[in-house]
Amino acid sequence: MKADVASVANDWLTQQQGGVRRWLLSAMGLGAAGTVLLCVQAGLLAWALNAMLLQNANVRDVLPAAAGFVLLALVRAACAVQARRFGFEAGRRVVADVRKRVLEAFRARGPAWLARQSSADLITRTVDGVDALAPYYARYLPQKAAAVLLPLIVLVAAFPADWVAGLVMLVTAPLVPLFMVLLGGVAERASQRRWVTLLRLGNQFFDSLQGLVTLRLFGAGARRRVLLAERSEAYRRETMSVLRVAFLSSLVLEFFAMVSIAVVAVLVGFRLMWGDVAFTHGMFVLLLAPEFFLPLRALGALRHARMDAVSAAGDLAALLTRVPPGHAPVSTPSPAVDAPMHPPCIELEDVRFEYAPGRAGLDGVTLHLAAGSTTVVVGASGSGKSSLLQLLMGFHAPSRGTVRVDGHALDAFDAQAWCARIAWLPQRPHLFVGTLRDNVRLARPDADDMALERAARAAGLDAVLRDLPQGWATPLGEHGYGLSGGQAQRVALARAWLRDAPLLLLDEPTQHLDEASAHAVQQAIAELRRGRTVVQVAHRLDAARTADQVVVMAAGRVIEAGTPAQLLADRGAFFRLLQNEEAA
Ligand SMILES: Nc1ncnc2c1ncn2[C@@H]1O[C@H](COP(=O)(O)OP(=O)(O)OP(=O)(O)O)[C@@H](O)[C@H]1O
Repeated sequence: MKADVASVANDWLTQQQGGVRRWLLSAMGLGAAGTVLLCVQAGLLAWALNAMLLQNANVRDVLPAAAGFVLLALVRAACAVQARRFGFEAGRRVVADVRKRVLEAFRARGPAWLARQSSADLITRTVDGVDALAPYYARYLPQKAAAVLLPLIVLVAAFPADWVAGLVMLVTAPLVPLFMVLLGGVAERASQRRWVTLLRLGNQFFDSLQGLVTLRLFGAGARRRVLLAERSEAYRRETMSVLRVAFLSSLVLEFFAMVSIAVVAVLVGFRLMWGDVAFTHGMFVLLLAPEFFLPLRALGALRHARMDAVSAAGDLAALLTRVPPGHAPVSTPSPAVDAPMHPPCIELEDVRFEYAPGRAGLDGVTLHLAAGSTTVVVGASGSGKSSLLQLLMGFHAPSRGTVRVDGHALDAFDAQAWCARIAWLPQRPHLFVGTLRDNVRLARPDADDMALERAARAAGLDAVLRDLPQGWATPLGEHGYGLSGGQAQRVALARAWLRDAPLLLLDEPTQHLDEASAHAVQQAIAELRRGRTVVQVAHRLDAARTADQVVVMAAGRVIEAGTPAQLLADRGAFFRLLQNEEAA
């Protein structure tokens, strides 16, 4: 199973090379060119040393060789810098592309899927995980090619000069990759464990930050501290075990490289003494021997880049290739139908969808929402009211039944175009960090100041604005910090006005407001409802009295539907709910 995950991750990493092959090949080509130049440099140096030490040549005789040596060193440095640049460009491109696709995958899976994910997990996977790919493409892959190519070039140069030294290098070279493979499995497992521990630590930390007030008020801070300390300690242990394996493998690599170089040096020394090899050739091979092992040692030092990338790639591959069943949002690549600009007529027929196997959000729901009508949905907590709104937004695909808009199946519309036709007012509107103006303009970024003022007046936000010294420029914090619940709801109402969408979905927008604010917001909503198809989830049943249709839900099903007058006359579930409310 684990091997499967690793091979999926490796395959996925290989697939990502496709778009950056040109950059990787350029980096590898320059690396190879650098090695050829290095061989020439070694030849020049060996010749110059031979001339000066054994043939009493003067400095002027070796000056051209010295100049050539310096020139080649400069060209090699330029090759190395450029190869690095190409490598980094490859890494940058892969990261940018994968990040874009990850965001696209989030969008395609829809808000309902996102809401079930842990924020810390998402951040770690999409920020740290995607970042972990850069060193793999920028440095590891070019170095991997160099570790194969460059020793071959050195061997080709060394063999004609001294075949014995060439043979020693040839025989000892496989020992390095052999030990890398042997230690590789251990290193990869350690790296996987470290990645999982990091995800857990991130989760706990983020969760603790978000629930800081709750933890403090329940006196649970100390316990949480201990838990975080344990997770940090586990992460430290896993990191140390990764480092241990990394150091051990570096040690083994260095040891073999050193022994091989020493063997070459000793052999060259003896053979020079015995006169079996010319000084220039012996010196040439001696200078090349460390360079023979250098790419392999450098590859060993970059192993962690590969391990981090493989660990992150498993998650990314799953995210980018698999869409969880039953959570595909409304989306077709080439939408057959334009989303309507006029108030739509919506029909649900025997609709069922499940959040998870056996956990139905809606079950067997059949409803007719006439164009331009207002439907108020009531029912106990957990009866499926919000699920109905989410289905209409296209965040869930029915596993049974159909949703039709003006006679067309909902999934025939493009998801974005459909959302653009919806104005949504939730229980607690989400306000972003930014100014009040930015937050209202979210509904229509091209809206001018006149349109903003009109929307503010209609939503009752103008009164709020008068009390704020900075007016539209008032900065808001996270979750709308700086405004009360009622004020935030007016911001959301102003957004809905500005949006001017034909379908209005309201999820108990007065739920968390005091009587006075709720009344004011309800009045503004009554205005907003005109000329639109409206579905409003309501706890306060007075909203239902003015509706064209009231729908009563229980356990994901519609148990009653009709005009308020009909339902009151029937003395059924709606009647009982009203009685209960009046009694309370
Ligand atoms: N994200 C989710 N994952 C799993 N089950 C869910 C999820 N959201 C809702 N449910 C389940 O679906 C059913 C309907 O929930 P829904 O939120 O639609 O009810 P509701 O009537 O809007 O409740 P409330 O009035 O409390 O907001 C409930 O049994 C609930 O537990």
